[in-house]
Amino acid sequence: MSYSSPLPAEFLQRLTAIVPPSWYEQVFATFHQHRTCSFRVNTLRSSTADALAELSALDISASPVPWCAEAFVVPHGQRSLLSTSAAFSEGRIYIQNLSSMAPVLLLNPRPGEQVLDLAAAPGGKTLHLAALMENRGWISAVEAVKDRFFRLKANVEAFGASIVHTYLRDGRTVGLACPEHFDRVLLDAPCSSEARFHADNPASWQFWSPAKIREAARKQKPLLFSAWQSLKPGGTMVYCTCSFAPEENEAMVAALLKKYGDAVDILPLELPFANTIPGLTHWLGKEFDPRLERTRRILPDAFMDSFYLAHLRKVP
Ligand SMILES: C[S@@+](CC[C@H](N)C(=O)[O-])C[C@H]1O[C@@H](n2cnc3c(N)ncnc32)[C@H](O)[C@@H]1O
Repeated sequence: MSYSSPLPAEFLQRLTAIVPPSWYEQVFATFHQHRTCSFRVNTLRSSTADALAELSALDISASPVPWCAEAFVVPHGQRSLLSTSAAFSEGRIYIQNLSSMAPVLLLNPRPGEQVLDLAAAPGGKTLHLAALMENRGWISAVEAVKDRFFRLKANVEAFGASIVHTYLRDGRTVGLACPEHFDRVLLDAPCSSEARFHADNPASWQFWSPAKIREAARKQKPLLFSAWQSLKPGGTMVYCTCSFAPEENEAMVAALLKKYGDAVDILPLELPFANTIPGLTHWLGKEFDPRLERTRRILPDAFMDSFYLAHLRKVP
């Protein structure tokens, strides 16, 4: 395989220190290939059988995903058929990468709970939370950027997620406003979006730089602390990003451990697919707490984007 690529050389260099050598070639290749397209049936609007029958009538051939009953994969070439379907425009399916389903499944909210989604737009994970909760309980979905907030609001209405209450506000203020209030908290943090880089789409990577990573980390830390403050003792939280950068991932969880000490329990992650590696315990000469190894990175493959996941519990 040729290692020439239009992606920033410094990004690829960093990647060699994050991804084990045995995985590197596969990970590198994914930036230059097209992934399959995946979707989730919105069980608030349709049964899985009805949605599949509707798509089959459009000659869309959806294959099941073994670890998520509502998730299906279609070949890359059928993406536009899916995105122009009535099933999508009328809220019966949501097009979403499989990796984006993992944090919500991990958080595993139950009907009746109080849930916070602290960085919510456009709402893919909020809608999934509401479906798992069967529209029973309460979800606060917070978004700070106005046009993204209105997209979130429109999606919540279109997909029938009636337990979702949307708030246009800075997530950094929520911890103080609602201390120890939520049973479960999701923070899908704004990030450098390295997992979205694709060789065919220079806009995805052309503004990348180590300074952007530092800028993302500066936003993430107060959001993470706010999310933590808003979590009830005994409650659980998922912190995730679609960046490979340890500065946005392990270093953030390490900062939480440093501030809140033994109140933070990092739960071991068991994911139902093989393309994952443990969190790093050192990066660029810095050592992290060995418990960071319990967090995980999903490595990209033909089906999944990369994602970093940390599952945390507030010790009562
Ligand atoms: C990774 S995206 C969330 C994607 C979303 N969870 C989904 O699955 O559709 C991060 C979001 O955080 C928002 N954001 C950035 N800073 C924020 C802040 N201080 N408070 C709340 N939201 C913020 C961004 O505008 C962006 O919409």
